[in-house]
Amino acid sequence: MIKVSQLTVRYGELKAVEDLSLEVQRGEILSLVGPSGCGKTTVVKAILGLIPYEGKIEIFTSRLGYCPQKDVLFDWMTVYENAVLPLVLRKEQPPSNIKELFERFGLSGFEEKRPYQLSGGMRQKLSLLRAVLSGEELLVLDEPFSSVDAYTRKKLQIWLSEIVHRMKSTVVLITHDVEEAVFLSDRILILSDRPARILKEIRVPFSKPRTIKTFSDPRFSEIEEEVLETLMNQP
Ligand SMILES: Nc1ncnc2c1ncn2[C@@H]1O[C@H](COP(=O)(O)OP(=O)(O)OP(=O)(O)O)[C@@H](O)[C@H]1O
Repeated sequence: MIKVSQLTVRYGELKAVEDLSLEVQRGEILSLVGPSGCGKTTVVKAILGLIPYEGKIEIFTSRLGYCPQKDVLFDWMTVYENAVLPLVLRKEQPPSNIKELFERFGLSGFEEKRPYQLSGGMRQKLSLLRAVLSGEELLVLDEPFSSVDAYTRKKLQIWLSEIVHRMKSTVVLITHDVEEAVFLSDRILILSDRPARILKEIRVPFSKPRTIKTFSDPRFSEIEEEVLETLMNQP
């Protein structure tokens, strides 16, 4: 679904990403984890074509949705208008299953409310719904659950695993949360300090969709430990 070859990104003198190559297969959930400021968002912005870069990036779909790190919800619009904004901008009609999507995202009945009237978890779901309406085939999610409490975060992780499994989406996920990466991913790429390079790739063998039981699989903590060790022992 995505092929990145020898990606290098500079912001003036600062090299944020160096010679990074990766592939994402159709239906795969790939996480990028790495130290703060190492260049994760930069990789994603290059994939989305938002910044100039050296190297080659190929994306084999146009149905792409992006959920940025900081939600961009507009309080002067209703929840419904916020969700369908990408469609309005492209002069497209909402899909015929829009009502069902609102239900699946737990937003049914809130269509006419404003974003400030929603809980943190519902705001996250609204941002994800907007991304899905923009294109559910490839979802690029940058720290999608960064601003909710630990319990809501777990609930959202289980919900996300179920929903992307049902939509057969390919997902690129950026997260600081190692447990979240292990829970949601098929594969984790651990990035080095800036400039971001791939230190290690770890495959996560659990069946999908993941459930609350996944957290207590004995292999879960082994994989989590391997990711943490790689992050902490990097040169
Ligand atoms: N527009 C920009 N101009 C100059 N420097 C930038 C710009 N955007 C990012 N940087 C720098 O590039 C480096 C990588 O930033 P990036 O946001 O990609 O890191 P990150 O790994 O996503 O960080 P975090 O985990 O904290 O979100 C950082 O040092 C950052 O300060």
